[in-house]
Formats: sequence, structure tokens, C-alpha cells
Amino acid sequence: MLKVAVVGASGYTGVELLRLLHCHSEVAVTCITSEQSAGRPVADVFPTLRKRYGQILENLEPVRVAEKADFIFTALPHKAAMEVVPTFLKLGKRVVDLSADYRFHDAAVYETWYEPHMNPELLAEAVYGLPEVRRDAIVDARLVGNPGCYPTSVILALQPLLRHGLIDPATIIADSKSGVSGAGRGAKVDNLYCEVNEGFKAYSVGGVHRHTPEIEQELSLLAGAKVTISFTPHLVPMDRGILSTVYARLTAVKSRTELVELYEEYYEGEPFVRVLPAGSYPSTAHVRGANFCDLGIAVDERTGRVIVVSAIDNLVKGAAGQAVQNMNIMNGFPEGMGLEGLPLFP
Ligand SMILES: NC(=O)C1=CN([C@@H]2O[C@H](COP(=O)(O)OP(=O)(O)OC[C@H]3O[C@@H](n4cnc5c(N)ncnc54)[C@H](OP(=O)(O)O)[C@@H]3O)[C@@H](O)[C@H]2O)C=CC1
Ligand SMILES: CC(=O)N[C@@H](CCC(=O)OP(=O)(O)O)C(=O)O
Repeated sequence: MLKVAVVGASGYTGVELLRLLHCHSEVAVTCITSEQSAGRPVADVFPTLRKRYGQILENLEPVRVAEKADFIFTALPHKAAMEVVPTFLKLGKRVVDLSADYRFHDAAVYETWYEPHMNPELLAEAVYGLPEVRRDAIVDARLVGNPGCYPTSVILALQPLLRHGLIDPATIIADSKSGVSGAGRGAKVDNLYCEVNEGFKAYSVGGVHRHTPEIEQELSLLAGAKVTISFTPHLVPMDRGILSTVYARLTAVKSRTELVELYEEYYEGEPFVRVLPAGSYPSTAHVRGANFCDLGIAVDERTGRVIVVSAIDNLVKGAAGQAVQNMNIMNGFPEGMGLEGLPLFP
């Protein structure tokens, strides 16, 4: 059994990790942390865990966490993660970090969008953990930077087109909508019921959202040239889910049927990417609670643009599910172990 710690277990991605790991037959959760709820049974904080998790939350003391576990998920806000990850690595542990702290290859980009990096030397070895893009590098990684939720939905939507050189990368527009759990469990006025319910709004408009450079980093690697995109996130009054509608100008005349076939071929063998038949488009309702990314492809013949619609659950393929997928790859477990549950519908 692999002894696993969930650091930041009292947050939304932390409790999602606990939900998924409970059904993982090769893993024992041996340490869970929270600062505000340290000393409390985790099942008191999350009643969904009653009779399944008897553990007590403890505060984050990195050496003690490392004594209790061999594999560590850090589900902390950015900065809090890079304060503790180097200690885990020094003590011989492997880490999947769910924050943005180890997603960037260039510390200067991280500094521009976040703050100065505390251990920039680790960025060279950290692997951006999107299995459908770089599974081979994840296998031996000590440190995986688990991708952001919006980036996961956008990169998977565009990968086949960029790899085949079928779009002009300068024309990419990603219009994404997220459920409110994407903002985490911390109390914020903007996320109160009355602020969010019965409304639908764009935020961080004008290329200022922190996921913009992350998406650009990965799309640039796929395109083999620097890519700059227009990305606008929106907040939707639902708990979970991200729907991204991604547009780009085609560089060759292609029909919808041809592109659907190309996507089916590209993602054949990928257990968690589902290409929908021509004329069908994804819904967040059809991936809720599961590790799928559903893709639907259309061609607007009038404008010469391709439109890819992508749906994920932000807490699963957008965070905890992808983190477990990475853990499985890093430990030689079947990639889908603990992730085979179907979406919750209706
Ligand atoms: N929510 C989402 O859909 C996604 C989130 N992410 C990223 O994953 C990470 C976790 O997100 P999420 O679960 O939503 O966040 P939450 O705000 O829900 O949870 C944060 C967790 O971190 C703990 N924590 C906060 N500050 C500190 C600190 N200084 N030291 C130690 N522990 C601390 C909190 O513990 P407590 O408050 O109990 O003390 C809590 O357990 C973030 O970096 C986020 O950006 C990535 C993809 C998607
Ligand atoms: C709805 C909502 O607020 N979503 C969050 C998602 C960001 C996130 O998860 O941030 P990391 O890059 O640190 O993982 C946001 O827009 O800030």
C-alpha cells in the first residue's frame, strides 16, 4: 500500500482527493492537514466522509507529514505550496502539487503573474502533469505541477489541431465558464449565494487571468512557436464544471466530419478523453464527478473557424482526478485506478 498524505484536506480539491482515494485499492491515506480545523475529525468537517474516514486533521508540519507518508498531494493555495514542497522532496517524497507553484517552466513568468518564486531551481525538474500531453515524463517525475482547471479544458481542446498545424495559433479565443467551487472553499463575498445565484458574469476580462500564461506556455510547446491567446473566464451558478468554447481560424479547408475523425484518432486509447460524434456537444452535466474531458467539434464554414467545445469537472479532471491519474502513472498503477466511477447524472 502506498502511504499518501493530503495536505490541505479541508479544501474543495482536498476533500475531492479523499473521495477518490477512498476507492483506490493501492493507497492508504495516512495524513491529512488543515490549519483552521486541526484537531477535528475530518468527518465532522465533511459529513460526506462519515463512517469512511476516521482520521483527525492535523496542522501542516512538513517533517511530520513526510514521516507519515511516501507520496504527498499538496492541495494548498499558491505560495503555501512552495513553502513546504522542497522539504518533502529533500526527505525523499514524491509530490503532486495542485497549486500553480510548479506549473511554469520560466520563473520570470511566474513572478509576473504571481510573485517571486521561492525555489525556482525546482521549475526545471517539475513536470506539467497533463497525461494526455506528456505521460512519459510524468512516469519518473519527483514533482508534478498539476495543471489548472481552465488550462486542462482548453489545452485538450486544441492539442490535435496544433499538432497537425491545422489552425492559425494567433487567432485562438477561449471562452470558458466555471462553477463556483473553482474559487475554493474560503469565504469570499463575491461567492455568496446571493452574489452568484441567478447570474452569469465574465471576470478577469482583458487577458489578465492567471491561467492565460499557463495556457500559452503549453499551447506554445504544442505549436512549436510562441502562442498568444484571448482567454475570458466566466462564473456560472453551479457547483462544479467547466465548459470552454474555443475558436480558431483553420489553415486548411476541413469538414466537421474530417475533424471529428482526426480527434477520434488522436485521442484513441486515451481513457479519459471522449470525442463526441459529429453534431453532439458536451455538457458539464455529463462529466460531473468523473475524470472525463468531453470534446465536441464544429466548423463554421462562413468564417473558416473551427469551434471546439470542451467539458470537464473542475474538481476532478481539472484538479483531484488529474492528480490521482498522475499519481497512478508515477507509481506504475493502472492509470484509471480510483477514477473509474461514472459521472453523477442527473
Ligand atoms: N477549486 C478548483 O476547482 C481548483 C483548484 N486548484 C488549486 O488547488 C489548490 C487548492 O484549491 P482548493 O481546494 O479549491 O482551495 P480551498 O481554499 O478550498 O482549500 C485550501 C486548503 O489549503 C489549506 N491552507 C490554506 N492556506 C494554508 C497555509 N498557509 N498553510 C497550510 N494550509 C493552508 C486550507 O486549510 P484550512 O483553511 O482548513 O486551514 C485548505 O485545506 C489551489 O492552489 C487552487 O488554485 C486547481 C485546480 C482547480
Ligand atoms: C471560479 C473561479 O474563481 N475559478 C478560479 C480558478 C483558478 C484556480 O483554480 O487557480 P489555480 O491556477 O491556482 O489552480 C479562478 O478563476 O481564480
